[in-house]
Amino acid sequence: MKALKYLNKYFLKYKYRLLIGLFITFCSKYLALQIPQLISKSLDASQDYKNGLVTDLTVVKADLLNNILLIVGAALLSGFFTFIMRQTIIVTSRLIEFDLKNEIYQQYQRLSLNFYKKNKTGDLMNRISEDVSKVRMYFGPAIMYSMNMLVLFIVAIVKMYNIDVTLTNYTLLPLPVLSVSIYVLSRIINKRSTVVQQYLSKLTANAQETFSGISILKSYGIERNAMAEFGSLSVTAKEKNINLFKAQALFFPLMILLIGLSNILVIYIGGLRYIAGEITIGVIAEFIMYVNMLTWPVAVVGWVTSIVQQAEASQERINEFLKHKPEIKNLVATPSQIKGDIEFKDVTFTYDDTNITALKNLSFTLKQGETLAILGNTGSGKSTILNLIARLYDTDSGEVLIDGKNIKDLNLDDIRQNIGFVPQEAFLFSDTIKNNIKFGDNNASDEKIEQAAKNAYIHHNIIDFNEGYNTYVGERGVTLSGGQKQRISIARALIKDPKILILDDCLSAVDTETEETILNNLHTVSHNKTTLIVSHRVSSVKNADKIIVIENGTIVQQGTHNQLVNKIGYYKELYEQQLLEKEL
Ligand SMILES: Nc1ncnc2c1ncn2[C@@H]1O[C@H](COP(=O)(O)OP(=O)(O)OP(=O)(O)O)[C@@H](O)[C@H]1O
Repeated sequence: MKALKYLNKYFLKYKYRLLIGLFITFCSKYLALQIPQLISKSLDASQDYKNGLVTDLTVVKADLLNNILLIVGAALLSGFFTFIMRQTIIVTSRLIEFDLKNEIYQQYQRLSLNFYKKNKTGDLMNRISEDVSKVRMYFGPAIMYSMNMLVLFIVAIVKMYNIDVTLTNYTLLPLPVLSVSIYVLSRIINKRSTVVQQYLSKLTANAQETFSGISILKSYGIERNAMAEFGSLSVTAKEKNINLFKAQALFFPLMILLIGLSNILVIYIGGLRYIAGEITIGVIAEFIMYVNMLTWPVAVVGWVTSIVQQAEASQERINEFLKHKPEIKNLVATPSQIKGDIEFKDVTFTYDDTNITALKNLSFTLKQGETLAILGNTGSGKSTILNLIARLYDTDSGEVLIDGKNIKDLNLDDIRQNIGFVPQEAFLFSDTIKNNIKFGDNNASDEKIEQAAKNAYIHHNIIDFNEGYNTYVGERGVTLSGGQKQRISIARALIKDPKILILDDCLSAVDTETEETILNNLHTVSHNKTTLIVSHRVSSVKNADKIIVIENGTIVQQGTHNQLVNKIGYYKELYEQQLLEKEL
């Protein structure tokens, strides 16, 4: 129950609803427990008449009718209270489910990029859906049936002891055996549930990855391999589930056996005490009814225990993420004005998941409004530089400075607000083109959206679609070409009117002429913005104020186009090679 302690705050939040639920449960069960007593009275009245203790039949009949009316009344009222009890407690569990989902989602949003690199999307989704559902069962049915059982037990046992202590002791004799068996079984269920949830996550993650990469799977014709992998995972998951079910299936027979034992004891011991004249026949009937009324709640103990065990396992998985501290924290609450000067001072950075040192003692400066172009072979560390400017990661040693201040001493929201980041792989949400561009500025007018699209040289493509800017893209909509996606994602960055514009090899999918047009547009609209552009093409970088060439995380060449084009090295080679390709 350690993991579930985390949820106590929700009990506090909804304490009044839960207390009302408890009170209603008490009313419902108290009324239901009047019925055996009324039946007992009726039986005894009939027997008294038969034995000649009462002679007036009309009095007996009136007594019986009165009891019947009371039984019907108690049953109806108890049913009504049971209905209200379900409404109160199950609704509370839904409210808590809503709160918990939001809490996890907010935590996901706070966590750093590294967290997403280390955890699979399917697993993240599973914890916010499957695991939360399991926890909801703890707040809903588990709490409701526990309250039910507790009230029924207390009220029934008090009534039973009031009638006959010896008979009650014998009736309750199987209870300790029941508790021990429940304890042992629940431990087994807990262990097996954890494994089942882990496999469910693995299955979701596998399916999610397959669907995301379906085009690759199909083009390589390896659907069979994917199916085999999923199949083998499913088989193991099925076996683990069956294992869990075997343990759960033991509960009911065990409960029925022990309750049956109680019934036999009531009949045998009750019979002996009746013969001895210590109790009436009505009491035996009343006890049999109590025992049978307790059957369901006792049987439910097993089910509730397994719900609680599963919720415990799920909450443990949820807590694992909730307790995760974001690696990148906003340490400054006050707003920061960003101008756009950038400096790297002896920066070294290692990705902790792969242990790859992507940048080694890297230094450069860039004044506000200048353009820096970054070139280098694949894997040399270009994107890492850009990620550090957006503070998606923090440096291991050295400093990244913006406007002369360490980036950690600036308000993180303001830094990100002032950066227009166009990543290497354009990502569009399943929404209209307009909303995808507006993502950069939620209040942008249609004119502003169009202007951003014009600057990104995509406006003419958009208006060619039947629905224009209202065309749906992404999973539910039209499929755009790689170049079109890249240009929409440039428009999204431009509409922010950022102080720092970061273009991470985002023109790779457009032809050189389109690239030229976009760069010219950018030159006009972003002359006052600090721009960082990563590219593999000399044509994209030749007009930059500064060019740096990166190799294995260090700068091997730097200067302007004119300076570098005549120096032996990577830049000159690249220039000559691309010039040759153009001539051919
Ligand atoms: N998220 C990550 N986790 C672990 N290692 C990473 C991560 N991103 C990049 N790396 C590693 O860091 C090194 C530098 O990568 P980076 O993406 O900065 O290179 P790049 O120059 O931008 O490459 P490309 O031109 O192919 O985009 C590479 O060896 C890469 O494998």
